[in-house]
Amino acid sequence: MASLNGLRVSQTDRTDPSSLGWPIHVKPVVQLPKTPELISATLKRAGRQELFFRTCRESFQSTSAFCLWIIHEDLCDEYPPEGWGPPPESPTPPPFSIETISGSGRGMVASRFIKSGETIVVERPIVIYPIIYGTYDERGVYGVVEDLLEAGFPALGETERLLYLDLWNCKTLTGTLGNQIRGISRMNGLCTRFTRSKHLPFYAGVFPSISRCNHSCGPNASATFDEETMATRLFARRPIAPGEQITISYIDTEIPYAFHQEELKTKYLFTCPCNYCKPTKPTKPSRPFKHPYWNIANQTTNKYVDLPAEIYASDIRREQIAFRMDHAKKLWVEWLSPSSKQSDKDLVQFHEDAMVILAQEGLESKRISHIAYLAHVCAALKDEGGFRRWGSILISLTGWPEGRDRLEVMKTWKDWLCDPTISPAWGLRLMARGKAQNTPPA
Ligand SMILES: C[S@@+](CC[C@H](N)C(=O)[O-])C[C@H]1O[C@@H](n2cnc3c(N)ncnc32)[C@H](O)[C@@H]1O
Repeated sequence: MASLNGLRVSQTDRTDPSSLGWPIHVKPVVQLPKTPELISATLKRAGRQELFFRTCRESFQSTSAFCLWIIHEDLCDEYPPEGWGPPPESPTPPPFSIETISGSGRGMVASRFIKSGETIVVERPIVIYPIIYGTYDERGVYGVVEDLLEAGFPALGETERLLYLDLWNCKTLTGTLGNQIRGISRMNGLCTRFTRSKHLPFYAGVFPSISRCNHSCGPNASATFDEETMATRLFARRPIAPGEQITISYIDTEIPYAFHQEELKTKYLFTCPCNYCKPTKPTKPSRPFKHPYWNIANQTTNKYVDLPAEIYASDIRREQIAFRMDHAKKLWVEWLSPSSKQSDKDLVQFHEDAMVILAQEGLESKRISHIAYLAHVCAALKDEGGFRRWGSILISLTGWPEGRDRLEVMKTWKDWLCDPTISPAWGLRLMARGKAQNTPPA
């Protein structure tokens, strides 16, 4: 039994938000060990310490490889050694071009209007390496990764080699690394998680165009890797205007300004000048927030930009954003208790305000759980139309889990939309109200 806000909840209780499944309840993932020693210990425990290089080809007949994969032994038997098939389709002509961006090298720029959710590009990595190598650069422990990168590089096709060597490498310029191949991999790696590893699923992929995306603390695009097709899809998180730069986030965007600047400086050697870090006009929500949880966020807009005040206000908003899912759980459990004091409107307001504040901070990617909660609120009230409306929006969004989970999760939601009465929250609020009415006054 757990206690939430004084209410006792059994783990098998249907009111427990973990029974709602994705995206409210997300399967726990293996965490990246914090130090090189812990990483070594994890690999030792697994009895799988060896690293190899593997070439990925479209078919056994292909003469050159499209990707060089520095792979831990525990994954060697899990994925096909060769024969990945042709790459998945990508929009043609591409809705972007690679252009010089003042102060940040080159970047990806929209060449036409891109709709929210639209796929911008789907592409395969040229190099994949274990993320531990990007994090800890002690040659003694992980030098082997670097040697494998160099040894395997000639097996790539000529086009891939040229595309790779053309990528950004600011580390060599500072003298921290002496080798172009290694420097490029560290600067340009994007998360490519291989979920079939029970020990260390963390890898980074270097991509010909997606790695050109510059960072923003309120990114307008996201990238998701699909280990089944070995390809990453870049898609828009909100509408992108022609000429606008297409950006992703390199870091956790919920941490305060000072910390994220420090992280970007240490890992990527730049200070972020994006509009969310240095607003040129006061950041205004599209409407005032009504739910008490978000009240503090109302006190933040002036007529003129006072930069320290704006940064402070944004830090507060991001802190609230960081804790919002814990609060959402408490509200849900309370709302489903027979003694609930919360109106349906209050609960809906919390989630609607959350979506407004997320848009204000440019963090639209985090809306997905609120949309799912709103669907479940409708289910709990047996509002079939509402459940289908929010559920369809959820299905049309593009931030779905990676890999094999995707099909399973999508099927579950599609089944619920066909028959909302089998969804986990169906009628729960009405049941709680019924219980409340039948309970004699104390
Ligand atoms: C993965 S690369 C991005 C593409 C790169 N700009 C290029 O020319 O190929 C990452 C590097 O781009 C630069 N960069 C990315 N986002 C930036 C930003 N918002 N402001 C300044 N520089 C940025 C930094 O030098 C960073 O180390």
